Amino acid sequence: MTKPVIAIVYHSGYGHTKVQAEAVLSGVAEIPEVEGTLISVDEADAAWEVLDGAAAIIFGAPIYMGSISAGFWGFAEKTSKRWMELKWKDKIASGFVNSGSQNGDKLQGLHALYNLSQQHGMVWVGLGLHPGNNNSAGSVNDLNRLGGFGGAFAQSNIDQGPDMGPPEADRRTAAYLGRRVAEATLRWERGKA
Ligand SMILES: Cc1cc2nc3c(=O)[nH]c(=O)nc-3n(C[C@H](O)[C@H](O)[C@H](O)COP(=O)(O)O)c2cc1C
Repeated sequence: MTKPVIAIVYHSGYGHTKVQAEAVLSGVAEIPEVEGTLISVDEADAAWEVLDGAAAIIFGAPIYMGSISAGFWGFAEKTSKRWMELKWKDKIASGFVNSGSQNGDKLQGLHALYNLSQQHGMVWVGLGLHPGNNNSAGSVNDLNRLGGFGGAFAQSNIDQGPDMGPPEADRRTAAYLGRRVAEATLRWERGKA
Protein backbone atom coordinates (compact mmCIF):
# COMPACT_ATOMS: atom_id res chain seq x y z
CA MET A 1 0.00 0.00 0.00
CA THR A 2 1.38 3.45 -0.89
CA LYS A 3 1.55 5.78 2.07
CA PRO A 4 -1.64 7.80 2.65
CA VAL A 5 -0.94 11.52 2.12
CA ILE A 6 -1.98 14.04 4.74
CA ALA A 7 -2.11 17.53 3.25
CA ILE A 8 -1.96 20.57 5.51
CA VAL A 9 -3.35 23.53 3.61
CA TYR A 10 -3.04 26.89 5.32
CA HIS A 11 -2.98 30.66 4.89
CA SER A 12 -0.61 32.90 6.80
CA GLY A 13 -0.40 36.63 6.11
CA TYR A 14 2.53 37.32 8.45
CA GLY A 15 4.04 33.91 9.21
CA HIS A 16 2.56 32.98 12.61
CA THR A 17 0.03 30.47 11.29
CA LYS A 18 2.77 29.03 9.07
CA VAL A 19 4.71 28.15 12.25
CA GLN A 20 1.60 26.43 13.59
CA ALA A 21 1.18 24.56 10.26
CA GLU A 22 4.79 23.38 10.45
CA ALA A 23 4.12 22.10 13.97
CA VAL A 24 1.10 20.15 12.70
CA LEU A 25 3.36 18.64 10.03
CA SER A 26 5.92 17.63 12.67
CA GLY A 27 3.18 15.69 14.47
CA VAL A 28 2.14 13.97 11.25
CA ALA A 29 5.80 13.05 10.67
CA GLU A 30 5.83 11.09 13.96
CA ILE A 31 3.81 8.41 12.15
CA PRO A 32 6.10 6.87 9.51
CA GLU A 33 3.29 5.03 7.67
CA VAL A 34 1.84 8.30 6.33
CA GLU A 35 3.31 11.15 4.32
CA GLY A 36 2.64 14.75 5.34
CA THR A 37 2.79 17.69 2.96
CA LEU A 38 2.46 21.41 3.62
CA ILE A 39 0.58 23.54 1.08
CA SER A 40 0.20 27.31 1.37
CA VAL A 41 -3.05 28.55 -0.20
CA ASP A 42 -0.82 30.76 -2.36
CA GLU A 43 0.46 27.61 -4.12
CA ALA A 44 -2.85 25.69 -4.07
CA ASP A 45 -3.47 26.20 -7.79
CA ALA A 46 -0.48 23.95 -8.47
CA ALA A 47 -1.51 21.42 -5.83
CA TRP A 48 -5.08 20.35 -6.68
CA GLU A 49 -3.87 16.91 -7.76
CA VAL A 50 -2.11 16.41 -4.42
CA LEU A 51 -5.22 17.54 -2.54
CA ASP A 52 -7.53 15.32 -4.61
CA GLY A 53 -5.26 12.32 -3.95
CA ALA A 54 -4.78 13.00 -0.23
CA ALA A 55 -6.37 10.70 2.36
CA ALA A 56 -6.72 13.63 4.77
CA ILE A 57 -6.70 17.41 4.57
CA ILE A 58 -6.03 19.59 7.61
CA PHE A 59 -7.16 23.20 7.11
CA GLY A 60 -5.43 26.10 8.92
CA ALA A 61 -6.04 29.84 9.02
CA PRO A 62 -5.35 32.97 11.05
CA ILE A 63 -8.29 34.83 12.54
CA TYR A 64 -8.89 38.13 10.77
CA MET A 65 -11.86 40.23 11.91
CA GLY A 66 -13.51 37.45 13.86
CA SER A 67 -13.26 34.59 11.39
CA ILE A 68 -10.84 32.93 8.98
CA SER A 69 -8.76 35.23 6.79
CA ALA A 70 -9.93 36.22 3.32
CA GLY A 71 -6.78 34.52 2.03
CA PHE A 72 -8.03 31.18 3.30
CA TRP A 73 -11.60 31.91 2.28
CA GLY A 74 -10.48 32.53 -1.31
CA PHE A 75 -9.05 29.01 -1.32
CA ALA A 76 -12.26 27.64 0.24
CA GLU A 77 -14.32 29.14 -2.57
CA LYS A 78 -12.04 27.61 -5.18
CA THR A 79 -12.74 24.15 -3.69
CA SER A 80 -16.33 24.46 -4.98
CA LYS A 81 -15.22 22.69 -8.18
CA ARG A 82 -14.40 19.66 -6.01
CA TRP A 83 -17.75 20.01 -4.24
CA MET A 84 -19.62 19.66 -7.57
CA GLU A 85 -18.53 16.02 -7.77
CA LEU A 86 -18.10 15.48 -4.01
CA LYS A 87 -14.52 14.62 -4.87
CA TRP A 88 -13.32 15.01 -1.28
CA LYS A 89 -16.15 12.95 0.26
CA ASP A 90 -14.94 10.57 3.01
CA LYS A 91 -11.47 12.11 3.31
CA ILE A 92 -10.43 12.75 6.90
CA ALA A 93 -10.46 16.47 7.83
CA SER A 94 -9.37 18.63 10.72
CA GLY A 95 -8.38 22.22 11.41
CA PHE A 96 -6.36 24.75 13.35
CA VAL A 97 -6.58 28.49 13.90
CA ASN A 98 -4.32 31.17 15.32
CA SER A 99 -5.23 34.62 16.62
CA GLY A 100 -3.74 37.64 18.37
CA SER A 101 -6.14 37.69 21.31
CA GLN A 102 -6.46 34.89 23.86
CA ASN A 103 -10.00 34.25 22.65
CA GLY A 104 -10.10 36.38 19.49
CA ASP A 105 -13.17 34.51 18.12
CA LYS A 106 -11.08 31.48 17.22
CA LEU A 107 -14.07 29.15 17.55
CA GLN A 108 -15.90 31.07 14.84
CA GLY A 109 -12.93 30.44 12.54
CA LEU A 110 -12.65 26.77 13.46
CA HIS A 111 -16.36 26.33 12.75
CA ALA A 112 -15.85 27.89 9.32
CA LEU A 113 -13.20 25.24 8.60
CA TYR A 114 -15.49 22.52 9.97
CA ASN A 115 -18.38 23.74 7.79
CA LEU A 116 -16.12 23.63 4.75
CA SER A 117 -15.24 20.02 5.54
CA GLN A 118 -18.89 19.08 5.97
CA GLN A 119 -19.89 20.71 2.69
CA HIS A 120 -17.38 18.35 1.11
CA GLY A 121 -18.71 15.32 3.03
CA MET A 122 -15.43 14.86 4.89
CA VAL A 123 -14.96 13.12 8.25
CA TRP A 124 -13.83 15.61 10.94
CA VAL A 125 -11.34 14.63 13.64
CA GLY A 126 -11.13 16.83 16.76
CA LEU A 127 -8.25 17.34 19.16
CA GLY A 128 -9.10 14.67 21.75
CA LEU A 129 -7.42 16.42 24.69
CA HIS A 130 -8.58 17.84 27.98
CA PRO A 131 -8.04 21.59 28.37
CA GLY A 132 -4.81 22.75 29.99
CA ASN A 133 -4.25 25.77 32.24
CA ASN A 134 -7.73 25.51 33.80
CA ASN A 135 -6.82 24.81 37.43
CA SER A 136 -4.57 26.17 40.17
CA ALA A 137 -1.69 23.86 39.18
CA GLY A 138 -1.98 24.79 35.51
CA SER A 139 0.23 27.09 33.47
CA VAL A 140 0.48 28.73 30.07
CA ASN A 141 2.99 26.01 29.19
CA ASP A 142 0.31 23.32 29.35
CA LEU A 143 -0.63 21.28 26.31
CA ASN A 144 -3.92 22.69 24.97
CA ARG A 145 -3.49 25.75 27.21
CA LEU A 146 -6.23 27.55 25.23
CA GLY A 147 -8.73 24.76 25.86
CA GLY A 148 -9.91 23.91 22.33
CA PHE A 149 -11.76 20.71 21.51
CA GLY A 150 -12.63 20.68 17.82
CA GLY A 151 -9.10 21.42 16.56
CA ALA A 152 -5.85 23.11 17.56
CA PHE A 153 -5.86 26.68 18.86
CA ALA A 154 -2.85 29.00 18.97
CA GLN A 155 -2.32 32.60 20.06
CA SER A 156 0.51 34.81 18.81
CA ASN A 157 1.31 38.21 20.31
CA ILE A 158 0.55 40.92 17.77
CA ASP A 159 3.72 42.91 18.51
CA GLN A 160 6.05 39.96 17.92
CA GLY A 161 7.14 38.20 14.76
CA PRO A 162 6.61 34.52 13.97
CA ASP A 163 10.04 33.71 15.49
CA MET A 164 8.41 34.44 18.90
CA GLY A 165 5.06 32.81 18.42
CA PRO A 166 2.86 30.96 18.61
CA PRO A 167 4.52 29.74 21.83
CA GLU A 168 5.87 26.26 22.41
CA ALA A 169 2.73 25.00 24.18
CA ASP A 170 0.62 25.88 21.14
CA ARG A 171 3.14 24.28 18.79
CA ARG A 172 3.01 21.09 20.87
CA THR A 173 -0.78 21.20 20.72
CA ALA A 174 -0.61 21.59 16.94
CA ALA A 175 1.79 18.65 16.71
CA TYR A 176 -0.59 16.58 18.85
CA LEU A 177 -3.38 17.30 16.36
CA GLY A 178 -1.15 16.32 13.42
CA ARG A 179 -0.25 13.01 15.04
CA ARG A 180 -3.87 12.28 15.96
CA VAL A 181 -5.07 12.95 12.40
CA ALA A 182 -2.29 10.72 11.05
CA GLU A 183 -3.35 7.88 13.36
CA ALA A 184 -7.04 8.34 12.55
CA THR A 185 -6.27 8.38 8.83
CA LEU A 186 -4.36 5.11 9.06
CA ARG A 187 -7.29 3.44 10.84
CA TRP A 188 -9.72 4.84 8.27
CA GLU A 189 -7.63 3.71 5.32
CA ARG A 190 -6.97 0.24 6.75
CA GLY A 191 -10.68 -0.14 7.48
CA LYS A 192 -11.49 0.68 3.85
CA ALA A 193 -8.89 -1.85 2.65
C1 LIG B 1 -6.68 42.16 9.26
C2 LIG B 1 -6.44 41.51 10.59
C3 LIG B 1 -7.51 41.23 11.41
C4 LIG B 1 -7.30 40.57 12.63
N1 LIG B 1 -8.38 40.25 13.40
C5 LIG B 1 -8.20 39.57 14.55
C6 LIG B 1 -9.33 39.14 15.32
O1 LIG B 1 -10.49 39.32 14.97
N2 LIG B 1 -9.08 38.50 16.49
C7 LIG B 1 -7.80 38.28 16.94
O2 LIG B 1 -7.65 37.74 18.01
N3 LIG B 1 -6.73 38.64 16.20
C8 LIG B 1 -6.90 39.25 15.01
N4 LIG B 1 -5.81 39.59 14.24
C9 LIG B 1 -4.47 39.17 14.70
C10 LIG B 1 -4.02 37.90 13.98
O3 LIG B 1 -4.95 36.85 14.15
C11 LIG B 1 -2.67 37.46 14.52
O4 LIG B 1 -1.73 38.51 14.37
C12 LIG B 1 -2.15 36.21 13.84
O5 LIG B 1 -1.02 35.74 14.53
C13 LIG B 1 -1.77 36.47 12.37
O6 LIG B 1 -1.37 35.26 11.79
P1 LIG B 1 -0.48 35.25 10.47
O7 LIG B 1 0.86 35.86 10.83
O8 LIG B 1 -0.36 33.82 10.10
O9 LIG B 1 -1.22 36.07 9.44
C14 LIG B 1 -5.99 40.24 13.04
C15 LIG B 1 -4.91 40.55 12.19
C16 LIG B 1 -5.13 41.16 10.99
C17 LIG B 1 -3.95 41.46 10.09
